[in-house]
Amino acid sequence: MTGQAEDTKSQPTLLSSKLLLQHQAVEAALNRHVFVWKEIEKSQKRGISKTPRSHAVPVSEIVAIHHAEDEDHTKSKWDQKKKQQFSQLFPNSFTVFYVTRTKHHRWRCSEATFSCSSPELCEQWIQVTREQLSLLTNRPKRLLVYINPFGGKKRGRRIYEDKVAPVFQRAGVSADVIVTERANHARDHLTTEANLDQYDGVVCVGGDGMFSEILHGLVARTQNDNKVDQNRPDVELKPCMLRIGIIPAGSTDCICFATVGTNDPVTSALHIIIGDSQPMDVCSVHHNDVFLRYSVSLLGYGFYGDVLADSEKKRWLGPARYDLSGVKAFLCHNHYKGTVSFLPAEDNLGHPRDKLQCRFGCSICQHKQSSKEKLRETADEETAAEVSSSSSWKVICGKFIAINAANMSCACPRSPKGLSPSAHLADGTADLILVRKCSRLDFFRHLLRHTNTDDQFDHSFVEVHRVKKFHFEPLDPQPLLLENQSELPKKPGFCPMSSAQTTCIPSTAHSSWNCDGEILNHAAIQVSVHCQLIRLFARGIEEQQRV
Ligand SMILES: Nc1ncnc2c1ncn2[C@@H]1O[C@H](COP(=O)(O)OP(=O)(O)OP(=O)(O)O)[C@@H](O)[C@H]1O
Repeated sequence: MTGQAEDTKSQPTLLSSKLLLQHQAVEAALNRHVFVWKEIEKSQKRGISKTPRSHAVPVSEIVAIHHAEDEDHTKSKWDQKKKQQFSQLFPNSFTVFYVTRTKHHRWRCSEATFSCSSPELCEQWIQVTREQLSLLTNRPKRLLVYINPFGGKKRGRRIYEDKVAPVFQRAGVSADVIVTERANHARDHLTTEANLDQYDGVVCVGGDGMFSEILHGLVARTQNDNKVDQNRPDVELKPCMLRIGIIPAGSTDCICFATVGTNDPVTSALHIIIGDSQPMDVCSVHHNDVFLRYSVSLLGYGFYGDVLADSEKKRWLGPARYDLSGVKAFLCHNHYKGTVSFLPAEDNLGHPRDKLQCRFGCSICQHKQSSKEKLRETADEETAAEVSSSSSWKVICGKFIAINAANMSCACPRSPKGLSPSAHLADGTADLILVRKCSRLDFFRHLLRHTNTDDQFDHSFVEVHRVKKFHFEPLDPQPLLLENQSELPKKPGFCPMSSAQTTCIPSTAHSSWNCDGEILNHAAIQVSVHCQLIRLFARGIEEQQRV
């Protein structure tokens, strides 16, 4: 429970009265920011007197307030019966539903039922609290929901119906639901058909692939409506007005994890209901002035591209395919020649090796947001963008095992720190990680550090830069096997020794780009980070869990 009772002193009290909470007399008060109640009679247990407890719920975290006797579809029959008995015993009762924090960043919807001395007082509490809630204009009233029935363990529809829809209903949020019938159904519907004016947000029920569909649909629609040509790599894209909610129901839910701190459908639903807003950067990827895709998490060439390309052939294996392809790519140990050129970010945006992690209320992202707002007010953005890109491009040629651009930490349950632990969600930059040719053992050490607390950038063959744009041009017609071939297992057919025909992962002229889990068709790409192009119904990971 959050302890903000002191706020009550500075705010005018809107309501204050003695109420009864589960047979316990309480003094309750509501002001603009907080709803507090505290015991007014010390409870005695076996002769020991206890200090009266007090509770404070920020109004912004109240989900709903209802008459206690109102039907509640979220409850089991047993709980409904108990509730009915209580309201028969205490007829003038109301229930407050509010957010509580549990372990591992999970949120739950708790409730407290209060009994009043008269029906008028009960009505007054409900009305005044609802008035306060109606002042919170960031809360969505109507949502467009897309469910991927085949994502993850194919439980998207059940997850939505059992865990999310009842909480939306309780909070008075209405939803138009579309169960997708094919891949790209949601993207196409958003781009061309959906009447977006009537919604306050778009929600996807699925994994990262489903989120990517919503992202592409919404960004394309916004650019089309504003006559912005997505094919121009240097164009200033228009930010999307509608926020996106993610109900995790896929086999990979990294975006949800990185922005909420957990993959839990009820937690995500509560972030949507209270109208949280997390701005996010989006990378646009082009090849020869033709738009390819958008990315919000990882663009990976070499190792992560090879893993994805191989895993696509093993979809029948389910999520285990990523582990198998990961081991294969590691044993094959390919490296690729190429030229990376990049435009470094300004110094005040920190460095990827800073210990400062992007968390709820991140000062760097907030500073970026306020300076963006100022720019919007004072100058047109294209001029501003030109002014701010005064730093010069840098060029690096070499042989790389992996080239990764992390737009966020890419933390997930397996790698709690992620690929770039201090990458920011909304600072207009990406962390470009170059892993040069090294021995297999060294690469193993580097990979291992993604799962523990050691610094994965602290190797002579790894360099990391915070960038606003980058280009990659492959040089080598054939991927090479690394030196140290003596390290390779000598079992015939198990791993390659020299020629392309014996490699574990069949060699092509280049590696592929893994763009948020999708393979790109081109190795030569131009990437630009678009600062705070979208907003999610999330708040970033909370540092201190206030349990
Ligand atoms: N009705 C549908 N039928 C088939 N594919 C769909 C449907 N709806 C969405 N998709 C596609 O399914 C893909 C995977 O979806 P999603 O990300 O929700 O699940 P996932 O299990 O995490 O994915 P992955 O298999 O990539 O790990 C998405 O790229 C999406 O375009």
